[in-house]
Amino acid sequence: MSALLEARGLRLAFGGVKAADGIDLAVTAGEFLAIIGPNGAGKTTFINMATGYLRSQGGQILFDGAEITGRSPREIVRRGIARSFQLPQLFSEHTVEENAALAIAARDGIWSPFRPLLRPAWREEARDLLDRFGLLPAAALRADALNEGTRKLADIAMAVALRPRVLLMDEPTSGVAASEKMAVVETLARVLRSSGVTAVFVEHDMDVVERFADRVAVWAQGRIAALGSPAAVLADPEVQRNVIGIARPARATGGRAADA
Ligand SMILES: Nc1ncnc2c1ncn2[C@@H]1O[C@H](COP(=O)(O)OP(=O)(O)OP(=O)(O)O)[C@@H](O)[C@H]1O
Repeated sequence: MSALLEARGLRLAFGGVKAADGIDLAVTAGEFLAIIGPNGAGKTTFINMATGYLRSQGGQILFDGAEITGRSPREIVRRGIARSFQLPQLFSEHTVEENAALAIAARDGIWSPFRPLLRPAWREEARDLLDRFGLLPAAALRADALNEGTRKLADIAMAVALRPRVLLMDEPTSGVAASEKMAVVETLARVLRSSGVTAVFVEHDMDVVERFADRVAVWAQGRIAALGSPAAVLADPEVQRNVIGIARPARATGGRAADA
């Protein structure tokens, strides 16, 4: 199957630190690909390069067959790649509905801080979007009053407002209470799958990876150390030792070992 988003030999060093040391990755249309790996492995750097926030020093990025290496974030969004950040980028003094409406207005390229009135059509689309994310009950709340799970969903809803074909999410569950995590991912997976959006997400919670990823890429020192199905990758002793051992204790037969 042909790749929708592809990295070929991507390289970027910060001084002596090789944050990307020849990344080759082909993301297939429709798939959910999880990126795992220890802190500092280069996961965020990859997202930053794929979305135009960092310029690679070598290699190429292709989207739908066209090279987008070195394009600006705005141009990359326009082509159909959106992202969310580890820390949600909401306008804290605005309501959830206003945040969604602002994202829609920005997508249409007609919102201006000098003409800040939101059009009824944007609000209508915003409410529709929030409904899909189960966020209507929070529509009138200010963004700074939300719990972390709702904040993350609202942030991702803003990215979805841009109508991307690929969405890259940097740790969509970080900071979300353990009791809320699965519901948050369940919701965002349902919305993305029903909209046909391809997802790439950095994740430290292996239960989330196991349940929602079609494939897993393991990052280590700026390289992809393993790539495959969650079952295969998470069972790899090297991955268990170097990545999962840090995030999750090994499982015992018939149940989870020492998860407390
Ligand atoms: N702007 C920058 N300037 C200098 N060094 C940087 C910069 N961005 C990242 N690095 C370094 O590049 C390496 C990869 O960082 P990156 O944030 O991509 O890792 P990560 O896998 O996303 O880590 P984490 O899981 O902690 O978010 C790290 O050693 C980091 O310190």
